[in-house]
Amino acid sequence: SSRSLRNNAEKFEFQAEVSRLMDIIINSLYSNKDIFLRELISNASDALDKIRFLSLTDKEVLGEGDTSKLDIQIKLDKEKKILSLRDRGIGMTKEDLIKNLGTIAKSGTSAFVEKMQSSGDLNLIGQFGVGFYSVYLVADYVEVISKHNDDKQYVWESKADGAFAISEDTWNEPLGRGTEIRLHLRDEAQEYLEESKLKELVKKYSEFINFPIYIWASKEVDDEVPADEDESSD
Ligand SMILES: COC(=O)c1c(O)cc(O)c(Cl)c1CCC(=O)Nc1cc(O)c(OC)cc1O
Repeated sequence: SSRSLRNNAEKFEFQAEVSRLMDIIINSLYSNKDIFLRELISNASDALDKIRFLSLTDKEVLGEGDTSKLDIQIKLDKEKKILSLRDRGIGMTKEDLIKNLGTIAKSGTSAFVEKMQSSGDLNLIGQFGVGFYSVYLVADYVEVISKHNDDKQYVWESKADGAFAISEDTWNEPLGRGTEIRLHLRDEAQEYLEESKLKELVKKYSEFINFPIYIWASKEVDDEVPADEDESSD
């Protein structure tokens, strides 16, 4: 997309292994792009498991009202061509965003990436905690908005061009707690804004997920009747 990263954001370089992985994903001829949704649902479920486990010993971590509802919300915005997936899991601090989405921490990942490149098979990308990067199969610009109990809300953004940026989030709706992944879909990935397609995929990938998943489709905006035009039928 033609967007540039926010100008007052703090800019970072991806660790070399992550850049390599992203290039493999973007240039891969791997055709089953649906797996990005499996990976995002899985990550959201893991984050929800983490906060639910913590809440067993400390009820406070759940907060009250909405933040105590442990669910996953998928929003389809056909006008803006954005698919977003939001969970009220444990969320990430600024440091978590830099570490979790900017580096590959686990050993053996490079060998795994080599194997994935030679086989061209991305299906196992969920191993080693790198499933997130599969979003670049369908998106050219990704925002990750996250709020952890121990920090403020931040926005991480990247076009997978070697850099990512992090800003304190002063413009999006407060999440309360959790993470929202906003995918600005590529032109060839518009099918992921179709409700029917998403319902089918969620059914397929949520068999072992212990949290409710809701799909919201933004209503089609019918052509606005210009204010000055007389709506009354003659
Ligand atoms: C805590 O996880 C999240 O907030 C989260 C989410 O709720 C939904 C998502 O789609 C994603 Cl991608 C995340 C971040 C998941 C993640 O990258 N976790 C992670 C990655 C690491 O490399 C790591 O290394 C120690 C630890 C992690 O938790």
